[in-house]
Amino acid sequence: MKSTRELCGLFCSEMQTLTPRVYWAQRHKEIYLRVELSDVQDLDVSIKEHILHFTAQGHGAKGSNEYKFSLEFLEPVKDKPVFKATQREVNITVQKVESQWWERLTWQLKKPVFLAPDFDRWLDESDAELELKVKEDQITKVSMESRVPQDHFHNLKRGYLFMYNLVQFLGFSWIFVNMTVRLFILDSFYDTFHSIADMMYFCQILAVAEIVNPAIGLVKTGVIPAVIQVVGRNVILFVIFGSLEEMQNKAVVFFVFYLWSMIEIFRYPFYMLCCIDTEWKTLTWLRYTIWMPLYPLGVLAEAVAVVQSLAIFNETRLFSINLPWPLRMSISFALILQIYLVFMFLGLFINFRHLYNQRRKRFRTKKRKTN
Ligand SMILES: CCCCCCCCCCCCC/C=C/C(=O)SCCNC(=O)CCNC(=O)[C@H](O)C(C)(C)COP(=O)(O)OP(=O)(O)OC[C@H]1O[C@@H](n2cnc3c(N)ncnc32)[C@H](O)[C@@H]1OP(=O)(O)O
Repeated sequence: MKSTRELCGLFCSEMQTLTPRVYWAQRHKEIYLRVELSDVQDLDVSIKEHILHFTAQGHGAKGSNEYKFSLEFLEPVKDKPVFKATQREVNITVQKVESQWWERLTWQLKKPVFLAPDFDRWLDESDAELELKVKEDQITKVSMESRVPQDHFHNLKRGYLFMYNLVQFLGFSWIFVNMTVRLFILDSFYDTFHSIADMMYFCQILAVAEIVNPAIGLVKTGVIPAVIQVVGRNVILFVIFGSLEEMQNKAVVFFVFYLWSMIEIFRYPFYMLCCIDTEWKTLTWLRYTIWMPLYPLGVLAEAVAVVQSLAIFNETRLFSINLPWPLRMSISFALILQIYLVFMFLGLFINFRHLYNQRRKRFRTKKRKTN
């Protein structure tokens, strides 16, 4: 009968120390080692003076045994290897001290017999450089993104703009449909003002937000074009039509209101889609094209309204300014309106150029994006 110590002696002498198969690959900054050993136990990987020492119990080419190897690296490495045993192998990553490409792995010229290239991870120098560049670019991108301050009110702003555009769209759609029905079915053309004015007042007062929005940075567009647009329309609506009853039954009211609403039933839904990062190409095209005939026609209709109102202002002296002594003069509002007429065409020119640039910018970026 053999004692336990004798049995252990017998068993242990059968467990000779062997070398596992090791595969390697490199990048500029690190070395990857893959040790072909399964069911690993008692794993120990360490680096001392740039020599890697590996010991483990495991199942390799020679069955279950203790496996060992050492590798003296060609160049200095950091002495903290990262290793992980899976069921089939042990993966080790070693950091190089200097980021550079090594011509071989080991200090000794002759390659150890147990060492072979890991073709699954193998890259030549130029490919590794490319990989490194991609990684660095990704890191730069992530760090730049994290540096951009987060806008905590983003959704609130979007929600507000969406609602604003929706209300305007509904308002101008109501005006457009109402006027179309009245024109074609009821044959009513001259009472536009009485049936539409309240809704138009509402929409145009609300449109003051279009000056505020860019002014406080809610939308990225110029304040001046918005001021020209809103002030220009409101002068016509409140001063010319609103204050002169004689103007309210004129045909020009129909043309002005119809042209305004025609443009807005495309512009506001376009903005609504922008708020939810959606694009409908036909709508974008309409928003950036339909103003070409409609803007000059609109301003022309407004100019006709101003010209028609001149005689009424002269006659009624409404809004005339009486200058105090010693001038003792009265400036007719009609004179101010004549000066305003010049500004109207200047405004038309500024906004036409602005819209033309917006159109070019929009379609140029789109083209580039699709290329
Ligand atoms: C000191 C005062 C002096 C006053 C002098 C008065 C003289 C005035 C005389 C002129 C009279 C003109 C009166 C008007 C007449 C008419 O309306 S005639 C009818 C035809 N009218 C039109 O065609 C004009 C329509 N109006 C507009 O297009 C605009 O109001 C505009 C300001 C002239 C131009 O719009 P703008 O916002 O600058 O361009 P966009 O490309 O559309 O937008 C830029 C970006 O901003 C985003 N955005 C803008 N608004 C909103 C919004 N409400 N909601 C969400 N997003 C918005 C838009 O999406 C764009 O963003 P990007 O897509 O990322 O580029």
